[in-house]
Amino acid sequence: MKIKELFAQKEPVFSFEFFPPKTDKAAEKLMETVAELKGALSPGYVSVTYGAGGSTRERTLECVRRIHTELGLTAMAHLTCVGHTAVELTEIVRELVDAGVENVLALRGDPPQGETRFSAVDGGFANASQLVEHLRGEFDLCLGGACYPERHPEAISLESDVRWLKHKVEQGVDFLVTQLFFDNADYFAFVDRIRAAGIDVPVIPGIMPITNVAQIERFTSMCGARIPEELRVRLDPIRDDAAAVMATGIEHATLQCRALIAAGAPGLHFYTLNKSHATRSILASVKAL
Ligand SMILES: NC(=O)C1=CN([C@@H]2O[C@H](COP(=O)(O)OP(=O)(O)OC[C@H]3O[C@@H](n4cnc5c(N)ncnc54)[C@H](O)[C@@H]3O)[C@@H](O)[C@H]2O)C=CC1
Ligand SMILES: Nc1nc(=O)c2c([nH]1)NC[C@@H]1CN(c3ccc(C(=O)N[C@@H](CCC(=O)O)C(=O)O)cc3)CN21
Repeated sequence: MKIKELFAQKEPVFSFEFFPPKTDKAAEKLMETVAELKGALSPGYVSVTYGAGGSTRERTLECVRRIHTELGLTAMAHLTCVGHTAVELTEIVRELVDAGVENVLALRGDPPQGETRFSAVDGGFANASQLVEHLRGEFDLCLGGACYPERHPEAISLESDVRWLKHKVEQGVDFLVTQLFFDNADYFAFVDRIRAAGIDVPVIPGIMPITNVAQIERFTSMCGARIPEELRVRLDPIRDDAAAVMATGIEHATLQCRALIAAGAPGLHFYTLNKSHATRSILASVKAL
């Protein structure tokens, strides 16, 4: 099923993101986790991120195919331009399409570790727009794209980020998933801004429940998301108390999700980091509304 058809149904679409397992054993464990989430929460779709290189990339594709074929769930593969030529990207997507997968999240990708600037390979792409344009020309796929309520860290200004986003959507993006954010005001202001610019595809809030303070600090400083002062003040004194952090993270994300759905957000996309507890707890309470 194409994910854009789910958004046309008007009910909020709940989706879960996983990263590729590193070993065969972890792959089996992940399939069990996804099967459990399927039973408990019947997600609209499940997505698997694309690794930085080598064997983890094979695992992404394998995992997406298995989620589609063995679990019968709508699946989306993330794909990045990092280190690939256009020809390679076509070959990868051909395999997915042959397996029946109909959804791809078309990303530029992060610069490799240790590098601060993204550089395209010869015969490859410099940004997600070029990947979208390429895939649109070759396949009948539903394409997702990433967007940044607090702007992309490399963007020169809010305005230029919105302009490039508009260009990307015009190349054929069917829906957008946001970078994680912790203050809904950032999401609402962003949606207003891009609607005013004429971008009219669904914009799905990306939610990451905080479960570990050091990890979220590391990740947010890399990706340019802000932890609001009130939340920081609550987390700081409990940072070494795992259970208290989990409870606070779940409480914050639950309030965020309830308010987003109440305001008419088209769905919620959970960055699960392959752990299901927080997402299950949040979604159970959102669904009970
Ligand atoms: N690995 C994964 O599964 C995921 C990765 N990401 C990350 O999101 C980040 C960027 O990916 P995308 O949003 O897909 O990139 P993008 O290509 O849409 O945007 C990246 C930056 O380049 C600018 N830009 C876009 N098109 C441009 C153009 N034609 N000329 C000049 N500047 C342009 C944008 O304003 C933005 O600042 C990466 O850091 C990516 O890895 C996000 C979600 C999941
Ligand atoms: N710039 C960027 N790159 C991404 O890969 C990315 C985004 N943004 N935003 C959306 C999701 C969120 N992603 C994330 C978010 C957090 C971690 C993280 O904190 N990872 C842990 C290790 C997790 C583990 O192995 O258990 C870390 O400590 O870095 C990783 C990927 C992947 N996606």
